[in-house]
Amino acid sequence: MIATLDDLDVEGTTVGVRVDVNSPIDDDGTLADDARLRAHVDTLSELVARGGRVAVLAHQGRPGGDEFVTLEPHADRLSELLGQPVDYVDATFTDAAREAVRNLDDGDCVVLENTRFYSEEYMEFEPERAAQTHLVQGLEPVLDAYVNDAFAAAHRSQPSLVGLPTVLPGYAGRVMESELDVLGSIEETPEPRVYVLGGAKVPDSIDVAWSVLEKGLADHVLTAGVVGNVFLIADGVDLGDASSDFIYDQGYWDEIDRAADLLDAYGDRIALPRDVAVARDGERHELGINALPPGDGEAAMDIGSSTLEYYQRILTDAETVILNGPAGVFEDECFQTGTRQLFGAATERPMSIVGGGDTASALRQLGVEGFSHVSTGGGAALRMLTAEPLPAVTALENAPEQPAADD
Ligand SMILES: Nc1ncnc2c1ncn2[C@@H]1O[C@H](COP(=O)(O)OP(=O)(O)OP(=O)(O)O)[C@@H](O)[C@H]1O
Ligand SMILES: O=C(O)[C@H](O)COP(=O)(O)O
Repeated sequence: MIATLDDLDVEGTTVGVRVDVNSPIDDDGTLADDARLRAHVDTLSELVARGGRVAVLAHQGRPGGDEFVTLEPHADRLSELLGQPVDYVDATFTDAAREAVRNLDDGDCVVLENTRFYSEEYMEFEPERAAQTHLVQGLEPVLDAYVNDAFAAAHRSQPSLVGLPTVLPGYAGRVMESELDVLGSIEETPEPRVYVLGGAKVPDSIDVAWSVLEKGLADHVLTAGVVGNVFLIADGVDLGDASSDFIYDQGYWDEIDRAADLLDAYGDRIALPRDVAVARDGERHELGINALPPGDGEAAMDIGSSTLEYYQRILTDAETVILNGPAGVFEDECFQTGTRQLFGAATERPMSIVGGGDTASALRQLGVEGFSHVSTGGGAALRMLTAEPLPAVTALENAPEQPAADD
C-alpha cells in the first residue's frame, strides 16, 4: 500500500519532491518542450498551497549527452507555471543545497541541481545501498518527508528514487498516483487486449512482447516502426540494405533472432506489416511485401495502407489497446500517416492507453486526441504494461511512515 499526499501532514514539513522533468533541450540550452513540467504542477502547487517547504529533485539528460544541462531553465519555467517565485540552487546535496532547503518558509519552493551531475545518481543500487550514497546522506538531515512524482523514472533504482524513501517517509505524488491507478491494473482492463509496438527501442519492445504474450495479457501484438521492420526481417522478408543497415547500426542485429524465436512461439498472435512506405523521388511510395526489396537506399519508414486496414480490422474487436512507439518516422510529413491513423483508430476503442515520450510528442504534433490515458513514462510505462514491479514504486511501498506530529 502506497501513501499519497492525502496521508501527508504537509504544513511546515520540508518535503523532497522527486519529479521527472527530463525534457528536450534546444541548441541554446532552453527547454524545447515543457509538457513534463506541466504534468507536475498539480503536485507542486498542492504542496505549496498546503504550506509545505518544497525542495524539487530531478535529472535532466544523461552524462555526456547534448541534453545534460542544468535545471535553471526548469526552475524559471516552474515559476511561471506555479505563479510564484521558484528558486534554483546550483547544488544538490552539499552545504549550499542544505542551506537553501533550511531557508525555505512554508509555501516556498526551490529546485536543486540536476541529480545526475553526481556519478552515483547514474548508477543502479539496491535501496539499502542507495540510502548510503552521498546524495541521500547529504539531504536526509534537512528533509522530513519524500514525495515521488517521477513515474517516468520509476524503472530506475537510483539514489533519489529508491534511497530517499528508504530513510524518509515516502508518498506518491499526484502524477505517480494516477499513473499507478491506470497502469498498475493492466490485468483488469477489458479483453480482448491488443498491444501495438512501434518506435525504435527494439530490445525493450521485444521484452514487452515476450512478457505479455507469455503471461496471456495480449490477445494480439501489432508491430510497426523499426520494431515491425525487425519482425519482417525475422520472418524472411528482404527489406533492402537501407533498413538492414539502420538496424545493424543501432546494434539491433541480434534482435532479429529474438524476434524469430518469438514468432516461432507466438506467431499466431503477432501481426506483421503487409506493406511499407519508402521515400521515392521525395515522395511517399508504398510497396507490398511481395514487391520488396525496395530500391537502393530506400528504407521502410512507415507502415502502408494495407497494413493499416489489416491492423484496423484487428483493433475493431479490441476492448483495450495499449500503444508504445510511433508507427513510422513521424517527424517527416511523408511518414505520418501510419501513426496518425493507427493511433486514431485506437482512440475509438473503449480503453486506449499510450506510453512513451516520443509517442506523446508525436500525438501532440499530429493532433491525435481522445485516449483514455497518455502516460508521462516511456521505459517505465513499458515495464508497467508487462505487469512487472517498478523499483521506485516498491521502495515507496516499503518506505517508513511519517511520525505523528507530537512524536
Ligand atoms: N520505420 C522507422 N525507421 C526509423 N525510425 C523510425 C521508424 N519508425 C519510427 N521511428 C522512430 O522512432 C522514434 C521513436 O521511438 P521510441 O521507441 O524512442 O519512442 P517512445 O517509446 O515513445 O520514446 P521514449 O521511450 O524515449 O519515451 C522516432 O524518432 C521515429 O522517427
Ligand atoms: O525520459 C525518460 O524515460 C526518463 O526520464 C528516464 O530517463 P533515462 O532513460 O535517461 O533514465
